[in-house]
Amino acid sequence: MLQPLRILFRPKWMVSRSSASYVSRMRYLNKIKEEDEACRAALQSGNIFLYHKLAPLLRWTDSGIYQLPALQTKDVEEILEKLGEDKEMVKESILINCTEQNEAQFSFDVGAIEQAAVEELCRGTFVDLRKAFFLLRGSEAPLVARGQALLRWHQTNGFCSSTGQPTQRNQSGSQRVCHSSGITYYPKMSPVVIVLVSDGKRCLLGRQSTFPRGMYSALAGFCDIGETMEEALRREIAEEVGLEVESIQYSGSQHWPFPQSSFMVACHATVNPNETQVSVDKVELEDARWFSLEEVQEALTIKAPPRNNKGEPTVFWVPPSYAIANRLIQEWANLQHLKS
Ligand SMILES: NC(=O)C1=CN([C@@H]2O[C@H](COP(=O)(O)OP(=O)(O)OC[C@H]3O[C@@H](n4cnc5c(N)ncnc54)[C@H](OP(=O)(O)O)[C@@H]3O)[C@@H](O)[C@H]2O)C=CC1
Ligand SMILES: [Mg+2]
Repeated sequence: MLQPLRILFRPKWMVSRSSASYVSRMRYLNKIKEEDEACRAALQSGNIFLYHKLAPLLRWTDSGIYQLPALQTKDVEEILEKLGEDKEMVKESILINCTEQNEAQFSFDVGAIEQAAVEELCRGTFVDLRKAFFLLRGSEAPLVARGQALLRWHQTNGFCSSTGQPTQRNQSGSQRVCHSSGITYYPKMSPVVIVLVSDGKRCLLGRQSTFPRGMYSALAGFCDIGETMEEALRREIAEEVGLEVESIQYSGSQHWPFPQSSFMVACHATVNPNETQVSVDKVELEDARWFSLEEVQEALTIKAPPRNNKGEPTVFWVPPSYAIANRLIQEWANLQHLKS
């Protein structure tokens, strides 16, 4: 029997922010998303995060950490002019969010401009997003992922799939329209269900052949069109490891930018402890097996796995803390502790 969904934790934003300031911020954000004039005005006083071919600009700070530098619009215009480019290009910035002080935040890809020249002027380095995820802290990683996802979406949705005509964006970049067919396109995420299966004592983790050596994660799969999340979850577990899920509990969700935008819905699930024989679909997974609490606890302590002389990890480890898989595994381990 499927159990009703239950929120296992309360995200920080649900408890720490006063509702009045949150509501006014969301209404302001919606206004600049929808109204071109308001968005243009917001860009004048907003913050811009720079990307080069979708790699975000990071800056090493005096306090010994990497930061996502927020540039002012006039700074970006100055950089463009110094490099002999049209400063009006800055208007192509895409709205991604706004700060608690209602300052709009944008992403802008400098594209074909020489990378080293921009890096020198900005005192920063363009870093691949996967690496940036490791280097950034707190809310900066999801912010930079969102900025990249929106830029990528615009770069790959320049034409209407019905007429083949160019599509035009609104000022904020929240949509693109084909004026020939009248179709409006919105940025998309693919829904994915990710699940930590338990038999009450052990948890089931799997690995794809493309994962770094030794890394096992919770099982995941894309939802088919027309499926509920629960149906997708049960189907994926049946397909990938040949097990039938008995109960499901919702844990949380995450936007995952790799390789393209997915909306990860994370759940815990249980199987009958008398029916735990795994039969792995070798097309999807290289391996899947049950892990004990002790093994999982050990893996959770590993921040950077030890590596052999080829640079390959030599132990069992799990995805880093920014991945929702890590949180599922952590939650499961905590729950086992409470039970014992
Ligand atoms: N944040 C986290 O903690 C984690 C995130 N993930 C993410 O979850 C996602 C799904 O996991 P995965 O196990 O690979 O998924 P699946 O088990 O569904 O396997 C991937 C299959 O789905 C196909 N596919 C690719 N994109 C789509 C799409 N948009 N819609 C439908 N089918 C698609 C692939 O086809 P093809 O043959 O063309 O490749 C492939 O056959 C991955 O993007 C992965 O990065 C996974 C684990 C942890
Ligand atoms: Mg899968």
